[in-house]
Amino acid sequence: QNINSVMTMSWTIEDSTWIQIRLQCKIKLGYCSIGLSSTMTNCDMFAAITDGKFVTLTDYWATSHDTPKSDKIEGGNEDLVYNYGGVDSLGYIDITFKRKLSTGDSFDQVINPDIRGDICWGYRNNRAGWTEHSDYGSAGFVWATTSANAFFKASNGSKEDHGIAMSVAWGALAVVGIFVCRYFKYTAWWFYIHMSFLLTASLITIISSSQLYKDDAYSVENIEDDTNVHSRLGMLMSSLVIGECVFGFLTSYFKIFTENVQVMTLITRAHKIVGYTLLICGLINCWKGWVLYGDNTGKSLMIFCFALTGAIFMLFEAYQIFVRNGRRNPLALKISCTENEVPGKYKKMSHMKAIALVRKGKKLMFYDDLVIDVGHFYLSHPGGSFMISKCYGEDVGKYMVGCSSYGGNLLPYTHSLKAFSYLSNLAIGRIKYPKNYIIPITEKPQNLMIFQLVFEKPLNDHTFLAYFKSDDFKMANSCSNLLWIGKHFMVCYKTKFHEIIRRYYSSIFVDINKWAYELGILDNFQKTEDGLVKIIFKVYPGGKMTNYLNNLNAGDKIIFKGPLGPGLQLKSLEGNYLAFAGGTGLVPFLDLVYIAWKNLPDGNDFFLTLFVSFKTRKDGFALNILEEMQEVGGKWLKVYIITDESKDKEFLSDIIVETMKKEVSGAWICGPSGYNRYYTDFLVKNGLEKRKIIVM
Ligand SMILES: Cc1cc2nc3c(=O)[nH]c(=O)nc-3n(C[C@H](O)[C@H](O)[C@H](O)COP(=O)(O)OP(=O)(O)OC[C@H]3O[C@@H](n4cnc5c(N)ncnc54)[C@H](O)[C@@H]3O)c2cc1C
Repeated sequence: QNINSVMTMSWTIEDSTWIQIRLQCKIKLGYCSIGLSSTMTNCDMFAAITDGKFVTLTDYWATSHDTPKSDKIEGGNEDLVYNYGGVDSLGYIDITFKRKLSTGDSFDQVINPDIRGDICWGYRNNRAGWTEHSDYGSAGFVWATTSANAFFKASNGSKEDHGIAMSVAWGALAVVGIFVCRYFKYTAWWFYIHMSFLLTASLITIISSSQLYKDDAYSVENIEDDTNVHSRLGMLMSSLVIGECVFGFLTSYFKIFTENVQVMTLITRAHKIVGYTLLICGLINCWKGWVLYGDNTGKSLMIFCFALTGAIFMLFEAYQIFVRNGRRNPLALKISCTENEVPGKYKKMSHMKAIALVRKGKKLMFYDDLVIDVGHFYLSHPGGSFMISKCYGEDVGKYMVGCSSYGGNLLPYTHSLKAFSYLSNLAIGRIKYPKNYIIPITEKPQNLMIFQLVFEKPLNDHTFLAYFKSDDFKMANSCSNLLWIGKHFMVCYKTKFHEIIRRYYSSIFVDINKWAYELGILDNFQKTEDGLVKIIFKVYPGGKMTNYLNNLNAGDKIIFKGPLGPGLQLKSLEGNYLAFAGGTGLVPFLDLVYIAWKNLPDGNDFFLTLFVSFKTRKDGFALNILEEMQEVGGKWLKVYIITDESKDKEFLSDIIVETMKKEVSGAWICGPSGYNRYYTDFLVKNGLEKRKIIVM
């Protein structure tokens, strides 16, 4: 077998024990050697060293790319048996020797005839002794017993190419791809970088590895342990990357085209676990590969890569935790109800302007007083793009803090601090608190208003009207601007385990006791001082905020932020409106009915159909007021009170459809998430344009 232009090797398998080898090298001063593995790492070698007169034959064991020591020095035996030859007539090496196929020496590899394996070689011309080779190489090789079984395929640098390709794939592309997905989900570009980089890394892995497997189709007994581990890990990775690409596409498919949150969550988790497994395996295997190949530059680059990857991930993780999630982030401060106002870095906007943009097709949402642009965030939201696309124009604070969820089926989900940190990147504008709604007495910020409970009045077994006052703020005594109707406050407190509980409560101007008195339902009412903030809340078993509120004593303090939210967005008392109130969702409509009663000029074309749902009549509140209002304001108001006991319940759908026969100017829906989604879908299905619906 010609190995290269200098070296030729021929052999005869004499019997089941011995092999005779003839080594011819066009070398007059120097050496030529053959190794029984693909690289010098843990490689059995034989070398013929010539000084021009004599040829010395030695059995070596190489552990690395350093000068190998003889088997004898390593503690083994010299197993090469000189037959004949040495320096030929031209002065070149031509030596024949034999050895056992299996010598039993731990510093010799077994020669398995007719099974595919590797050899490597090296030689040095024109310098005496056992010094560094001037040329070297490796090949897939068979110690064939017949010419039909002969096989020789020089690697021609394919292993080095493989090493470079895999290092680029796993040391650079995969690291960047995973990194952008972990820390830049709020950007428009992360998805494209993630997908293209990781797809490229996967393709490189599959193509480069299969190329090598094709070259190296030899059996396990012919492979060194380290090479075997490297190769099996590579095989595992080649199959995992295919699965990972499938998971990646399925994740995107389920996120974009379905609403199946359970499957989406499962596949996303699988995609994440397999992704990180692949990255770790990839980096380890690149390192192993360079060690096997014995390339110091490759090894150094891998160490640099490990260190850089580790440092960058740690740095960004620390930045995310301590700066973006943590105490130094003004937005997080605001969210966690600690200190300071958000700096004026966002453009000033109004709900009206933002909603007009939504109606023109802009993908905007509100989070408390921020306007956020989610135009590209649909690909990033782990719960699926439908959760974003169905909520344009809504205030999503309720979903973020975990007091509401999409539709009726899903449990509320408290978003992580990391998710909150994205809001500052997605924000494009900030909405000012409406002027004179809350009147400041001191200079304190409205995102951290400390109020104390004055008293609480039960409206039924579980629903209470609570009055709060503050030394720093007063609430306007009456609703002097229609745009104020339906706004809410964020109320928050810190548990003793430092968990921050944030919930939203509709603010209410009208005092329902005074109203009942005005309608003649009550004989008297308890007058309250001016400037109090009122909320109506229902206590839920296990409810974190409502039980906390219910256990407050007069004088106990709690934080309010607001007023927030687009509210009803009613500019004038004109038009035909539908309102759907589920449970305490009735609160914003109480103000509307009261204001219309007090302020509606005669002859104004305003009509409100109010559907109020409670489980039973006992669970309701202000129902007698609404029934009385129906009598008083029959020209502009129709109230349907729907409970499990009411007869209207069965015909409700028909009643709504009937009401929709007259052109509807707008519909408001305010209730639990399942209720909100049900009525939104119902109205859209029955022909009302989505843009006319406001989900509170
Ligand atoms: C814009 C807005 C305005 C709101 N206005 C009011 C208001 O004026 N008055 C008011 O009482 N609430 C209002 N809410 C709801 C309020 O924010 C809380 O979600 C509610 O008070 C429960 O809080 P919690 O911490 O006590 O219960 P959580 O600790 O959040 O929940 C505990 C358990 O209570 C039950 N639960 C919670 N909420 C509901 C629900 N709506 N229906 C059925 N079961 C439930 C569930 O079993 C839940 O597992 C409003 C919400 C929003 C988004």
